[in-house]
Amino acid sequence: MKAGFVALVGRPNVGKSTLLNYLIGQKISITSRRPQTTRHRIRGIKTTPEGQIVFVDTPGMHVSQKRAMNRYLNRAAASALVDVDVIVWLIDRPAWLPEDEWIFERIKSAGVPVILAINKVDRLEEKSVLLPFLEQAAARYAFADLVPVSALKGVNLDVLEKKILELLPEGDPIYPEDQITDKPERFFAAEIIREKLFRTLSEEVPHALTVEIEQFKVEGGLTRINAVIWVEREGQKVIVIGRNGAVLKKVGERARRELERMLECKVYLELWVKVRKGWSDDERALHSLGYVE
Ligand SMILES: Nc1nc2c(ncn2[C@@H]2O[C@H](COP(=O)(O)OP(=O)(O)OP(=O)(O)O)[C@@H](O)[C@H]2O)c(=O)[nH]1
Repeated sequence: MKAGFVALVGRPNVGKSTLLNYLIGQKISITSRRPQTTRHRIRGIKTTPEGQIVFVDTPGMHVSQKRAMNRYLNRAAASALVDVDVIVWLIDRPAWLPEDEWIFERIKSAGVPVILAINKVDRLEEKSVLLPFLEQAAARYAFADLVPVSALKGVNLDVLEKKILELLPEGDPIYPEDQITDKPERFFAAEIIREKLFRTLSEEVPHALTVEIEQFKVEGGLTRINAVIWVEREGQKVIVIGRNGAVLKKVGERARRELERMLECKVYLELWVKVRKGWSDDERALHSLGYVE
């Protein structure tokens, strides 16, 4: 059997989490239309008769290092490149953007085979642009492979998976065969709430919030979850709560429904919104809120 680790890396919003969820066949990484939705390194484990692939989803890499959160996201993405067997570098159009150059330098120095996957081909009106781009990219670097895919529609993902397996070393499974992720349910509870906030709120507010689980308690057929939504300013708290609590209620209902599906039991979810000034630009606050590599 084959077994090994595969890092999914790329700019924010190129579709890394969507790809991971499709390959695993279950949602383990939250997604949204906004860049920088993924904040943690998440392992997704796929075991088939041919082998076990441990995918590592990473936050999007970006040049800006100004804020502590940005530095943390880049560190988390870069550390995923250490000790992997294969890198899948995802881009979302047949073009090599200036930001890709910066990522490419980091990928190259990892010294492992790199598959360049061009995602979102379902959006391409002119498919003829693909071939010249693939030729150009192949001329720039000895990629192990170049694969056009659509993570959303599942196009060519079987091909991508097959190529990955070919590149993995021989070995016994790293995780038990029925395990699909390395994160506990408590982690997913926070992530699901954060996803609903990302999808419900507009403008910059989603980036200024984080979710902390204060209680996760299983009581017979019921799971009791108390969570705090931390924001940076009073004004953001007002937005998250909404008029007469309407926004928070909507987020709570959506999150609870998904949590009940995931946990296969009734969920009692209590959400509080609190202000912690400037938490996302404060290394110590980030650490205490779970942003630890
Ligand atoms: N049309 C199309 N949209 C896609 C495809 N893959 C992902 N998307 C969309 O692109 C957006 C970003 O997807 P994510 O999976 O959250 O991207 P990510 O790379 O994990 O983003 P970060 O969290 O910023 O690192 C979402 O709205 C997805 O639905 C695709 O193959 N085709």
